[in-house]
Amino acid sequence: MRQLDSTSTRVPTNTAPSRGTEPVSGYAIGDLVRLTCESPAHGGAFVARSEKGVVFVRHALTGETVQARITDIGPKNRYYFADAVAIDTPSPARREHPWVQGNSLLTDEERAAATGVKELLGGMEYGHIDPATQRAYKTDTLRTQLIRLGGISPDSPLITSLTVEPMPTKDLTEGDLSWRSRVRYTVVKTPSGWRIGMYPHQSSRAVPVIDFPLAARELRQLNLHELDLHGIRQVDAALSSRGRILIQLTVDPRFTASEVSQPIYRQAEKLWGDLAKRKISLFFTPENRSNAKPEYGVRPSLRSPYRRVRQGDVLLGGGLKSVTEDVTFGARRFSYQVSAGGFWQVHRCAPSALVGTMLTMLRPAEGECTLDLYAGAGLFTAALADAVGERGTVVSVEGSPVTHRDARANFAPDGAARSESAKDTRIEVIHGDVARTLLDLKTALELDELPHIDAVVLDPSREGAGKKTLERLNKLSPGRILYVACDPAALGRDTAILRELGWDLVQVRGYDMYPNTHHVEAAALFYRAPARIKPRRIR
Ligand SMILES: C[S@@+](CC[C@H](N)C(=O)[O-])C[C@H]1O[C@@H](n2cnc3c(N)ncnc32)[C@H](O)[C@@H]1O
Repeated sequence: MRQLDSTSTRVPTNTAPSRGTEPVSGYAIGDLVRLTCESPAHGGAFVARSEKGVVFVRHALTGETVQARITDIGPKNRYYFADAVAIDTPSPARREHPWVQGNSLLTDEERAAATGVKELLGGMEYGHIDPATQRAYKTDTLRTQLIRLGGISPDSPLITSLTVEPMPTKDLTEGDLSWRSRVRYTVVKTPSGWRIGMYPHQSSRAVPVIDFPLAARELRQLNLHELDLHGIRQVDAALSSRGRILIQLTVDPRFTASEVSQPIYRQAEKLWGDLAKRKISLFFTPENRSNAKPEYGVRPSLRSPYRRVRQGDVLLGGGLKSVTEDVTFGARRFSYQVSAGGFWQVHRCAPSALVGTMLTMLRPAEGECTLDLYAGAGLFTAALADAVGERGTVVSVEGSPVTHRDARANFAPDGAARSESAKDTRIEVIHGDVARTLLDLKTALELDELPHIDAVVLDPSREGAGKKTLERLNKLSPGRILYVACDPAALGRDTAILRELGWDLVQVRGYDMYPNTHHVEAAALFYRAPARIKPRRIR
C-alpha cells in the first residue's frame, strides 16, 4: 500500500478560503491534496470542496478524508478531478478493491509488479465500496436526477419510496462480480506483441489488461491477454445463456481477415484445445466493411462445419456467428438470435429481470397495440407479442443494421422469439431511426393501417430519447409509456419533457444492473395526466 508522508509532501487541506485573502492559484496535475469527500456526483466521483475549487475525487467514499492526486483540470481552473491514493479516515463501507488494475490505493510500482502494467484502469470505479452502500449511492443519484432535472417533488412518494434494487446473483460465481456476459477490449501494442487493452479513466491511450473480474468466469478463464492479436483492432467476447462463447475480432483495415485469422486461431487452439468441442467460435470481420477487400471463397480452416459467411469475414472454431439467448420469466421462455457485435444486455440476469419489470409495470393486455422503440434484437418485443396475443400488434423499431437483422430473424413467422401465443401476432420489425419512424407511424395511424397505440416501451441508449422523439411520440397519443433508462440524467431530462407534454410519472424502479460501477438502470412508467392509477411501488 502507498505510504504518504504528509509532512514532506505538499498537502493543502480543504478549509474554506478566508475573506479578504489573495485569490489562490489552482492545483496542477500531479499535486497531492488532502480532501474530505461529500456526496457522490453523477459519474462516479465524490465531491470535495477546497480553497482552490471543487474537486471530483474518484475511488473515495462519502465522509472519508483522503489524499488525492490531481489527474485533470476543468476549464478556468474552476474544478478538478483527482484519484484517492491513500485514505486517512476510511469509511466502514470501504472494502479491498477486487481488481489490482483498478485499485487506486496501490502504487504504480505495486500494480506493475503484480500485472506488468502500472496504469490505473477505469471500469470498476465502485469496486472498493460494499454492495449495499453502492446501491445507496445509486438511489441517491437516481432520486437527485428525477428531482433536479425531472422536476419531481422531493416529498413525492415516487422519490421517498424509490430504492435501487439488487440484481439476482444466482448465476454469478462471485457475488457482485462476474456479471458481464459481454466484454469489449481494444488492442494495444506492447513489447511482447499486440494485447487486449482498456482505457484508463479520461485517457485516450489504452494499456494492456490482464484480467477483468466483472467478466463472466467462462470468459475470464480464456486468458485472452495471452493472445498476440496482431492485425486486430477490437475484441468483443460474448457468453450466451447456453454456454457458447462467440468472440468477434474486428480486423484492422490494413489487413484482411484471412491474413490475420490463422496465427490467432493457432494460438487459441494451444490455449483452449479444440475450439469446436469447447463451443468457442472466432469471428473475424473487417473494421469498415465498405472498405473491405472481397475475399472470394476464403476458408482458412475446414475443421469447423462450413457456415455461410459474408465475403471478407472468416469464421473458425465452433462455427457460430450468432448465439441463442434464452430468457425465462415465470413459466415463459423466449429465445433470441444475437449476432456477434449485435446489442444484448450485458448483465447475465438483466434480460429476464427487465422482461419481468416491463410486464409487471406496463401490463400489456390481450389485443393491445404496442410499440417497442429502441428494440435491439427484440428483448421486449417477444414478451409484448406473447402478452397481446394473436389479436394484438407489436411494432419493433431498431436502428443498428446488425441488431435489426437479428430482430427480423427472431420474429419471422417461424422465428424463435415468437412464443406459442404469438405465432399469429402482427409483429412489424422496422429498421430505422426512432424519431424518423414515428412520423411514418403517425401516417399509418391516420390511414388506419395501425390501430390506436395502447402501450409503448422506450429503451434508448445513454443519451436518452430527447425532445424531438418525445414530441413525435406524444402526437401518436399512446395510452402509457414505460421508459427504460440506463442513464439517470437522461431519464431526468426526458421526464421533464414528458411532464411538459402532459404526462405523469406514476411509478419508478431502480436496478443495480452494473454492480461495482457507478451506472444504474431505471424503469419509469408514465400515464397521460391526470394519472389513471395512483403512484405505488409494485414488488
Ligand atoms: C439500450 S439498447 C436497448 C435494446 C433492447 N431494448 C434490449 O433491451 O435489448 C438501445 C438500442 O437502441 C438502438 N438505437 C440507438 N439510437 C437509436 C435511434 N436513434 N433509432 C433507432 N435505434 C436506436 C441501439 O442500436 C440499441 O440497440
